[in-house]
Amino acid sequence: MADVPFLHAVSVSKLYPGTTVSGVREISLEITPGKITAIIGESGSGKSTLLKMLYGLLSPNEGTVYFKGERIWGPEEKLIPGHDEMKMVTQHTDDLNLFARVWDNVAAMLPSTNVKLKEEKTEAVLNQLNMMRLAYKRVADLSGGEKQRVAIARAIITRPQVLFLDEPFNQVDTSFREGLQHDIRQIVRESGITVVMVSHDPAEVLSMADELVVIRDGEIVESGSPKQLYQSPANLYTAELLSNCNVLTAEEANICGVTATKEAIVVYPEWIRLNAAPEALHWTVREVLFKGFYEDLILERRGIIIRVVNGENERFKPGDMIGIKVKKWLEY
Ligand SMILES: Nc1ncnc2c1ncn2[C@@H]1O[C@H](COP(=O)(O)OP(=O)(O)OP(=O)(O)O)[C@@H](O)[C@H]1O
Repeated sequence: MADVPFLHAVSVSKLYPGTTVSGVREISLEITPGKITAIIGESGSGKSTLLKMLYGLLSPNEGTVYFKGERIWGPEEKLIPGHDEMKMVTQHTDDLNLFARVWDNVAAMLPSTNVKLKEEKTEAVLNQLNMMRLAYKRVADLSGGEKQRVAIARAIITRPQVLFLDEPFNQVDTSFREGLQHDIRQIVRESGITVVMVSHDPAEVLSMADELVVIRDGEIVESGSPKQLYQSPANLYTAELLSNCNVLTAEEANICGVTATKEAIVVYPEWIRLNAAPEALHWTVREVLFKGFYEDLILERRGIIIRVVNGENERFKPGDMIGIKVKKWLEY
């Protein structure tokens, strides 16, 4: 007998009542166990709709979701939708008891039949998420990022097989984000849990995910590893989602020294080298965006604007003249 897929959507569609456009159209998708899969797409593309159908929070109009061969029932078919082996964390931490301690919020997810085991498991999960020092604080006194850690601890303490994350780091400031992302990757490595996440943030999905699924207007446009999709996206849409790239017409490409054979080219800022040769100084620095160890330069020539990364010691100021050499590009 062929292997039963782990988590599997078969041609699922969702048309919201009162609308003519679908949230999601005939999506078929297989989630790889033990990996982090990120669903990415522009706002309104159907990411959350797809995630909620996989989790069983929304019933598809057409199609079916299976978890290890078992059908996932949505709220229209089942009083408590979803599956015991799945948990979801969103950016809202509404189900936390603000006036109880972190420890109690997390321990409350386990039955009290074996108190010793309950204590051991609570301590283990708080350690795993680097939260023991917060264990006896009230949730109300925590930062947004710390509350999000409590929500994740509650979700994973029962050792679900799948964790769904819907924009979980939205409310978390940048400094906390990286730590939390690292801890989730570590948990995936150690426990083998499968994570399916939705995110807006290219840096986040590129560094966290093992697999990316790109959706547009409710349909999958492509999928693959972050490296593969970043380096050679099949679609202009994917390139624009993953990078702050320069999109140029063939005519504009020509002015940048590139002979294009198709209608448009994409050049990532880091694919452009600066050239200080006196005969090459055709571009005017319009803006300098300080990024610490590098700077983003916004350059202009004959009405064309391009973004370039400058990682050299020599820094620029608006009005300076510079040359460029495009090292790599993609054509669409
Ligand atoms: N409850 C609803 N009723 C009607 N239309 C809805 C409902 N929920 C979502 N939609 C519509 O379905 C489409 C997909 O929405 P969805 O929330 O899945 O997109 P998304 O990619 O997650 O967007 P965002 O990144 O902005 O959260 C959008 O056009 C949205 O307006």
